[in-house]
Amino acid sequence: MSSPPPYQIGIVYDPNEISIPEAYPQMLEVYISSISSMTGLDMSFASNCISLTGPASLDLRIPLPMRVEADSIKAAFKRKKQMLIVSGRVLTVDEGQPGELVENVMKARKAQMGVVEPGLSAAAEEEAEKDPENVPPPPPTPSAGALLDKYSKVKGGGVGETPLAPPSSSAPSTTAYDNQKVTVLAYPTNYLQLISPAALVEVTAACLTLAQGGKLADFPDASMKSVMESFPSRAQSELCRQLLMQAVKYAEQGTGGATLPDAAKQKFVQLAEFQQKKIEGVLQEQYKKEEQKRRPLSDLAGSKYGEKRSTRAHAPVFDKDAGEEENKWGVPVFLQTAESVQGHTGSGSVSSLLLKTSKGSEKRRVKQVVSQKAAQCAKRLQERGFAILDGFADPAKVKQLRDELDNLEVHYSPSEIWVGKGADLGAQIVVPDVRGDKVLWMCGGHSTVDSSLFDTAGVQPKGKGAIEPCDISIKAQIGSKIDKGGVRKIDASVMGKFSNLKLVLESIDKFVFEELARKDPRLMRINSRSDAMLAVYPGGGSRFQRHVDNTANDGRRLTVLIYLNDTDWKEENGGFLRVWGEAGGEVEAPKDVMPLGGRVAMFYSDKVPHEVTAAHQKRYAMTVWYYDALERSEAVAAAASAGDEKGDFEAQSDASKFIKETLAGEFGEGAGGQDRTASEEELKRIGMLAGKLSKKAIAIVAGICGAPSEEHFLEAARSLTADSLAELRSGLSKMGV
Ligand SMILES: O=C(O)CCC(=O)C(=O)O
Ligand SMILES: [Fe+2]
Repeated sequence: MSSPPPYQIGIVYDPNEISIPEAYPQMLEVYISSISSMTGLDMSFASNCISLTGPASLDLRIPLPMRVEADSIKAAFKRKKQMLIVSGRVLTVDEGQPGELVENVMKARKAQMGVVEPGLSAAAEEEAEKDPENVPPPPPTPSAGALLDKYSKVKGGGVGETPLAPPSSSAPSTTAYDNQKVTVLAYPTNYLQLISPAALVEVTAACLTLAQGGKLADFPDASMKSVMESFPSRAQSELCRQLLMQAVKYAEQGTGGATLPDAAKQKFVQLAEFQQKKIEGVLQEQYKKEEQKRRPLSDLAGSKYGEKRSTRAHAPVFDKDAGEEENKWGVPVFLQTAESVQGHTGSGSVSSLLLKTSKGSEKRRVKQVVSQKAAQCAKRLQERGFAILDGFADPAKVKQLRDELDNLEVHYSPSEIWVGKGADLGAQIVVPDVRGDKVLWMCGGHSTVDSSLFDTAGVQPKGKGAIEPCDISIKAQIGSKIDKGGVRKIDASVMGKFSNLKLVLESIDKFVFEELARKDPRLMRINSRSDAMLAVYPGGGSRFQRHVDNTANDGRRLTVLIYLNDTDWKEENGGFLRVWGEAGGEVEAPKDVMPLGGRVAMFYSDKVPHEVTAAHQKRYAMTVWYYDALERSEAVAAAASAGDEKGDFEAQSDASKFIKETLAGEFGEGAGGQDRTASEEELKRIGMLAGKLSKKAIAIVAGICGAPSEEHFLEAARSLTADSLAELRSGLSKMGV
């Protein structure tokens, strides 16, 4: 018996067609090295190609889990996706009809092309950092074919009975390749990001085994099972299941008519189901643990905000008040100009460049400038957790945007925060002392798959790229009309009023999705974002206490804000973004960032504490949150499976309503002030309302108020005096302090 043939797993992309994400190779290196350590294969790494070689029990003659037409490979490259290509040899899918990519490969083989490494030289990069607009063009880069050829050449070779002749330095045999059957096993990048390396290896192995004629007995059942058990997420499990199903399908088609035995199919389905159950079990365990971690009822004076919160409300969790004990969190200093990235470029703001349509060399130049800015932001994000990009949008555009928002301002409502015992039980109330802005959520420009389960967000507008208020009642008020089908549609003339908002959002999305996310491994899985939150701090000392946006693993990974004020914001106006970054693993002294018009602030939503200091001038901002695909899909799945069987959601809104109604005089708009004495009538009403609450709602309110038990709370509510109500109100107003 001869020794097992070698095989390769390679990642190839075409730097001519796609923009190479700088951090991508690092991630792939980690990814591939884990495959390497699992399989004992040798790993080799180049900036554009990573490959594994080694003896294996797998025969790669017919690797077929996902058969990709040559044209679709090309199209995928065009769509700027990278492909993971696992291939023992290069191949045509449609025999006799090779697509262009395949032709390229053939040509490259024939020509025995040398490969030039893409990218800038170290010296050029240094130069670019100084003067991003004067970057020399990168050296010519090889085609996908050449790269594919390269890795095939370096490691390529004898597979199975019909080994691919290693390219010889003498005249290559053309006939050896011309009629070659070529098969590509390709996973689009987003699969790659979601599936664990272990799973990918196993799934690939399984597919290959099956592809060889359904010899499932050869398939390492136990190892597959153990890998599947290690899946951390439902999303991964689902992907794995899909891949398995595809494998079954293609194995059937790919084995020259030999069908896979039913028993084999069943086995696959069983494995997938087993995995699904396993995941559900893990999720339930997690849920139980969370439940146990919930705080016990605390006493009134020490009443605190919940550790966690539901993203239903987009309301964050609070730390202590920074203002209470001056400098407790470090002495704030202003952010220096050199610490922010300059978004003004000789040819316009970053936003305007991102929206520009250009061709040829001009397009490349623009791309390079924007890419450079994103690289600088990514660097700062990785070093400190936050980055400031000045002059992202032109002041004139910002002014136009603010004007177009003017007629929406009456529809803003005071932002609510989440108070309660945990992520799931609590209530949303307005506590201006903690958070004093007014907000309006705008839908549009992004997908909403599953988000109705999770967000306050309404239905996305139907028009391509349209932007509308999420709240349908607001939509109704600003000039929408009912169409023939009874659907309420926003009036085109009103839509037009948000054109600046739309453009700014579009450019922020482009910057994040197409540039930033490819340059920072922490952002690698970003695939969607929240609705846009417009916020106005009315002045008069309004602020937002120190907090971290995402402490409940709700999926938010990056917070991006754009300030919509004038550019001459004064120090005495206050309203700074105070942000606690990291330096060398240590928390830095807080930096104060002025909310200058057109300035973009970005930070990791799940890590970076920040606050808005008291604003003495009207202060405008827009915020969007970008989601990590995995964390988000898990959170959505958890929210969906938790459902509302227990009536939690209803109880929460009843509790919120009760607190708002009984304490509205204190916290709502036109607050009456703490000293206001409640009338007998008011006290009676509160007792009566409390008596009407469901058991669950009482538990929530009691928890928020810090009553030792639900009975205590009810008793207190019924025998409320003006003094005890004042005390209760005062306690609640200090929440978070
Ligand atoms: O407006 C800002 O600068 C920050 C606002 C903020 O922290 C938030 O909305 O979560
Ligand atoms: Fe925040």
